[in-house]
Amino acid sequence: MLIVDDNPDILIAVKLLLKQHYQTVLTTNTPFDIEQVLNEQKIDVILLDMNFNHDAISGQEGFYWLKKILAQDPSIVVVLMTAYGDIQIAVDAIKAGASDFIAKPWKNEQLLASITAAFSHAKDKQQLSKLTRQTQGLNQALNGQQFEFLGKSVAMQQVFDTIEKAAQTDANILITGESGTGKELAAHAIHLASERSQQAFISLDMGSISQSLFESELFGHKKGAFTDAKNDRVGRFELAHNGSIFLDELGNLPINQQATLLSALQSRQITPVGGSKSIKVNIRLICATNENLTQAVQEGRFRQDLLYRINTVEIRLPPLRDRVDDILLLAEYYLEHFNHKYKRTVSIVPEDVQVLCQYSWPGNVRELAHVIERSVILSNTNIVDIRSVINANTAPTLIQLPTDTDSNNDDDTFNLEVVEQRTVRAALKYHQGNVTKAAKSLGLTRGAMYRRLDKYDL
Ligand SMILES: Nc1ncnc2c1ncn2[C@@H]1O[C@H](COP(=O)(O)OP(=O)(O)OP(=O)(O)O)[C@@H](O)[C@H]1O
Repeated sequence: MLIVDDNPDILIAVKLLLKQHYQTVLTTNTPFDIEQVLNEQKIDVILLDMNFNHDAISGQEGFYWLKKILAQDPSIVVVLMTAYGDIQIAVDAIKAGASDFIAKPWKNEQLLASITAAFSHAKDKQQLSKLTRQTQGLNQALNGQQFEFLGKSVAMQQVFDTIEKAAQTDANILITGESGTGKELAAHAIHLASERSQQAFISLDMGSISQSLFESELFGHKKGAFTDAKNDRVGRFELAHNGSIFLDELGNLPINQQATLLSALQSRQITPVGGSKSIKVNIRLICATNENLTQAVQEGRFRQDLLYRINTVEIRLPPLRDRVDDILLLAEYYLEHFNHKYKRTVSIVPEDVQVLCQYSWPGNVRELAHVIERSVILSNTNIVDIRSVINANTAPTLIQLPTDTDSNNDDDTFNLEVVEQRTVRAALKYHQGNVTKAAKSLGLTRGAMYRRLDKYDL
């Protein structure tokens, strides 16, 4: 700690007292030394006199130096001390950020109690600033996007323009578009362009949460709230506090859960399952769906009031076939990415550019990225064989349903991978190629489902 007082007798007396309790007690008779001491040493607490100039009794110097210290290092705790104090000065000192105020002449026990409290306060401040730095670091790591959100078509330029404008506000945003058009990338882009970019971006696939865990997933739970609740759990809404929450596949949310969600969105308050106190949350809401929600409202599958709440701004991502101008840009971007990943140097020949532009890309950019990845992996030369990859391709097979014989388990293999592949195929077939529904019926997230489709080349 550091003691700053222009009276050498006071410096000696306080140092003698505090030396018995604290390892390092520095002293100086002028506040002009403070900056240098702080640059050279780690100081937790400063005991600071308020008047230094001859005849000064207002305490203004103390306030001036207090402000300078906190500006230099906000984690330092300052205790002010003066012989000319009254209650008003004490109140003003605390308001200005001092941790306590001591009147001279001091009582030793009182001074010791105040310094002990100051050290404990300093420890809390340091812990808090460490946690804040850790959280910011974690957010940066989580917010880091693997892919850029690209597009040069007029349609995508309009999308970028809307994102830029909407990101500056706290408006609720609904992103619509077919699967693979980049809704999640768009949600990320909104978050990163907003003032919340240093805070958390928390995403949640609404289609894949089981009914029983819905509230716990969103709002958290208290230990013992239900059989499996072994510990308190923080829900996604609370994790997203001060940041953005991205609710993907909102169209898949069952109607009874829509009411629960609406109520949380209206009040911006949540109560963990098994808890009694509600928690205020400050979140930017971004939702996405590949369903036509207006039609879902007409068919009674989606609440109109929820739709009105979430779609203050709507961003529609056009399918890739409607923005042919983007295809080559994206193909080259992913070619570079996968060349780097697989240590290849393959390129696209001009005839293949035409093939890329004429294909209808039912799986949109996700399919394009997969086609490029496979082409890079499979090509024997330095030229990607887009044509044969498209012919034997991914996306058509995604919607090409397996034949009956595919899912018949004629042999008696119990190899897990074979069984998993058959089951995934059977689920796809049952749900007529709808990946989201198939994933849900298998208890998988869509991400996990896509990984399996990729793994088994389905
Ligand atoms: N404009 C784009 N620029 C670069 N990559 C893109 C773009 N749009 C989509 N992608 C890529 O396509 C893949 C699918 O994107 P994303 O998951 O954002 O789509 P989605 O619309 O959310 O799909 P789904 O509805 O199936 O969840 C990702 O790998 C993403 O990086």
